[in-house]
Amino acid sequence: MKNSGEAWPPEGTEPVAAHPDAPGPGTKLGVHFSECFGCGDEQDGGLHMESTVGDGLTVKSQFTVTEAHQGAPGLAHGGLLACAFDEALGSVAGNLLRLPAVTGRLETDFRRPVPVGSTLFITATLDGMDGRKIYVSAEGRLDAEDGPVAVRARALFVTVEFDHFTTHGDPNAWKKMRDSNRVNP
Ligand SMILES: CCCCCCCCCCCCCC(=O)SCCNC(=O)CCNC(=O)[C@H](O)C(C)(C)COP(=O)(O)OP(=O)(O)OC[C@H]1O[C@@H](n2cnc3c(N)ncnc32)[C@H](O)[C@@H]1OP(=O)(O)O
Repeated sequence: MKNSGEAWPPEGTEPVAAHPDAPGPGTKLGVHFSECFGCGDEQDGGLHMESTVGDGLTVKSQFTVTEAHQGAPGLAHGGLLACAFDEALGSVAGNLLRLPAVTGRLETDFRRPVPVGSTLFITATLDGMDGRKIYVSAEGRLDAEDGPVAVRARALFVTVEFDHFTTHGDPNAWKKMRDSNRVNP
């Protein structure tokens, strides 16, 4: 990504390897939490994204834009596209490192309109870590793996203790996530 003019990943970022128990290339990741807005299959209004581990330190996700995702008539809402990238970027960080982490910063570049009915093919890459900071980036291509780039994004995720979720969210977060992580427990 060039737009912010900052080096990416920032100086001090170290390369990382996938966790030894991380799912391998070709593994379908399924749902990490059934009520997740990004991937959940019990979230009627959600994005219903599907992700698969790619080669190297990547996860490939697909997001099909429906009428429920419009901003302007016939076009995806930019905020929902940012959400799709948050999910894809969180998936590459969480699944390959197997560490609990939350989005600290998310940047998006919208390069082409994304029409209703189109599918974004998103490739998210784990770029490295610096202490608790995880750097990830992604690009989304229109309607095919080699389609034109419509959106680019990059993000900083920060690792947290699991009690981040039980303290700030639902005290039963651990059980809920464990019970609904059906594909990649
Ligand atoms: C097997 C598992 C599978 C799992 C699959 C999961 C898929 C998930 C898919 C779903 C995906 C959806 C995911 C979601 O939707 S996550 C939901 C959206 N995000 C949040 O709610 C996060 C809210 N923020 C916080 O809780 C805290 O601020 C955090 C925890 C992030 C940090 O507060 P904490 O007090 O703990 O730590 P710290 O402040 O010392 O910061 C630590 C370091 O980080 C640096 N820093 C922090 N923020 C920024 C920033 N904005 N720009 C630049 N740098 C920043 C900071 O300078 C410091 O650096 P350094 O001083 O060490 O150098």
